[in-house]
Amino acid sequence: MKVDIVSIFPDYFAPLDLSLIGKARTTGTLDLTVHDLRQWTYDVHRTVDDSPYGGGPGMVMRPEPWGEALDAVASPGAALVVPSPVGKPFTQADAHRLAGLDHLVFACGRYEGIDQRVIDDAADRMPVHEVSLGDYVLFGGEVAVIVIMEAITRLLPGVLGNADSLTEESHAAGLLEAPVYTKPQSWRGREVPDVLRSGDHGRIARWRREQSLLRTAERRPDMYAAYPPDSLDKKDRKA
Ligand SMILES: N#Cc1c(-c2ccc3ccn(Cc4ccc(CN5CCCC5)cc4)c3c2)n[nH]c1N
Repeated sequence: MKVDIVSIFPDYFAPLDLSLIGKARTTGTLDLTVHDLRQWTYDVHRTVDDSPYGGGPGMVMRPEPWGEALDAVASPGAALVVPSPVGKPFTQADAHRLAGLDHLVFACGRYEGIDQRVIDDAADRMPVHEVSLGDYVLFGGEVAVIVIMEAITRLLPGVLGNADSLTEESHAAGLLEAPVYTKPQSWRGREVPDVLRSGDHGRIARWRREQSLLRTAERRPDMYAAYPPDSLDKKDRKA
C-alpha cells in the first residue's frame, strides 16, 4: 500500500518509523512518504493560512498550496482522507475499507481547517473521505492520521504476527473482548480466574463470551443493542 501524508508538521510522523509500522515500511508492505505542505508555497514567509471570509475565529488554510500538493502526490487511483472535526466518525469498518486500497493521501489540516474548495476540487477527481476520530477537538489532523495509520496498517497482510488477533478483536466481532491475564497466577493477592487455567477450551470460550457480553452491555450499550439478536441466546440478552 502506498500512503502520502501532507502536513505543515512533518516531524509529527516520526512515530511511524517505529514498531510494526516501521517494520511494514522496511519490508515494503507500506510505502509511506510524508510531505511538508510548505514546499508548495513560494513567498518568503512560506504562508499557508489567511483570515476567514465572513469573519470568525482563527485562520483558514489557503487553497493554492493544497491544490498544488494534491496535484503532485495524488495518483489517478488515489483516495483522499481528510481528518476533520466535522467528518464522519471513523470506524473499524472504515479501516478495513481503506486497508484494501492501493493509494491513500492524507491531508492534515491545521488552524480552523482547509479552504472548502480544496475538498470540492479533489472530489471532482478522486474519492474523498472526511473523517473524525470522535467528539472532541484536536489542534489539527496529524494525530488523527497517526491513529488511522495504525488502524489500517494492522490489517495489512503479514503485519500482525497472529492473524487470529484480528478476528477476535472487539470492534471486529461486535462485542468488547474479555479481560486478559498472564503469569504470575497470583499477583498482589489477585488470582487468575480458575477457568482460564482449566484447559477446558469449550468452558474457556463460554466464559470469555459471557465476559464480553457483560462488558459490552455495561460499557457500550450501543454496541450491545446492535449485536445481531439471533446471535444471542435469550438467557444471554440483558433484560
Ligand atoms: N479527525 C479529527 C478531529 C479534529 C481535527 C481534525 C483536523 C483539523 C484541522 C484543524 N483542526 C482544528 C480545529 C478545531 C476546531 C474547529 C471548529 N471551529 C472552532 C471554532 C469554530 C469552529 C476547526 C478546526 C482540526 C481538528 N478535531 N477533533 C477530531 N476528532
